[in-house]
Amino acid sequence: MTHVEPDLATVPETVGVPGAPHGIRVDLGGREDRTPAGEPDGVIELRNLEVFYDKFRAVSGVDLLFGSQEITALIGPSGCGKSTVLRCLNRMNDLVPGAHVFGDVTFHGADMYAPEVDVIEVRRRIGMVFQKPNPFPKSIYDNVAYGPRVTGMKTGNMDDVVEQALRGAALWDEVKDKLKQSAFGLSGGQQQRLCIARTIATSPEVILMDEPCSALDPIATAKIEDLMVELAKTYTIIIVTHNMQQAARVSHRTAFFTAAADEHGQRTGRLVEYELTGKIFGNPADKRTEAYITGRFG
Ligand SMILES: Nc1ncnc2c1ncn2[C@@H]1O[C@H](COP(=O)(O)OP(=O)(O)OP(=O)(O)O)[C@@H](O)[C@H]1O
Repeated sequence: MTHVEPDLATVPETVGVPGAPHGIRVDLGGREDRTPAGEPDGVIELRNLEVFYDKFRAVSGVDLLFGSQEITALIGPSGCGKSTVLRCLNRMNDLVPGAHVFGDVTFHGADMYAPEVDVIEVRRRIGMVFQKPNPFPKSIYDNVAYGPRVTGMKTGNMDDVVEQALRGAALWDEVKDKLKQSAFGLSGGQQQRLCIARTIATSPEVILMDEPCSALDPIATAKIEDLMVELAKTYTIIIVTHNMQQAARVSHRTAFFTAAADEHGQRTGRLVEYELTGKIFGNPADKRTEAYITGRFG
């Protein structure tokens, strides 16, 4: 998997991380909306989350409260369970063979895994954007209209819905004259913004993003990062990223995970530290977090 690092020359107001061996520099603030007051409100809440793939315990003991209209970054070394946790937040793990989720996952205080819950409705309210842009083999217009059509949303004028979603994803000006053309004619970065437009067309409240920039070049990455900051004025965003500069630049809070082997050699992911992003990158409480963000481990 290729991870594209954005051009650090474009990063405003950076400071060096103490002890960083290679002079890692991260943005520790500069946007006024970076530091939310108080605790997260727990729009989605995890209590003692544990996930198995058949008999393999991938993640254990995760307690997390996510904040509305905040960007929360999930970071940690490969295999620590970030994507597994993310997929629990809109029941995407239901689609993964062998995956079993235990513990409490609530959305606005309601059990997301209760038998009466409509999973399609969960995924409409908690949308997801994936690592690789995955537009449907349809026109740009039909990609965006797809969700409202299949979920039977009462939308009024579909043209308006499509335009609003494309504007919301900062793509309208680039595609307004070719809405009937295939989505595959767009660049990778445009395709990813189209996928974001497709997600917001169904009026979600939360957008989950699983390494949304890892297949993009630095310019397309910067556009998506700007878009995330803009979207967080309306939506709650939870992002998995390998790119620590990205986590530091865009997120309000950061959860750091790691995976330690037990006596049987089984590596189970655990949450190490969850804090305001400035604290995680500036003054982490746990040695493992510090080692990871300074590049000494992971
Ligand atoms: N579908 C699956 N079946 C079996 N094991 C899985 C499956 N998906 C993930 N795992 C395992 O669960 C653990 C956590 O994987 P996950 O992909 O959630 O980690 P991650 O932190 O997102 O990793 P990466 O950063 O490499 O994407 C890993 O040991 C992985 O091999």
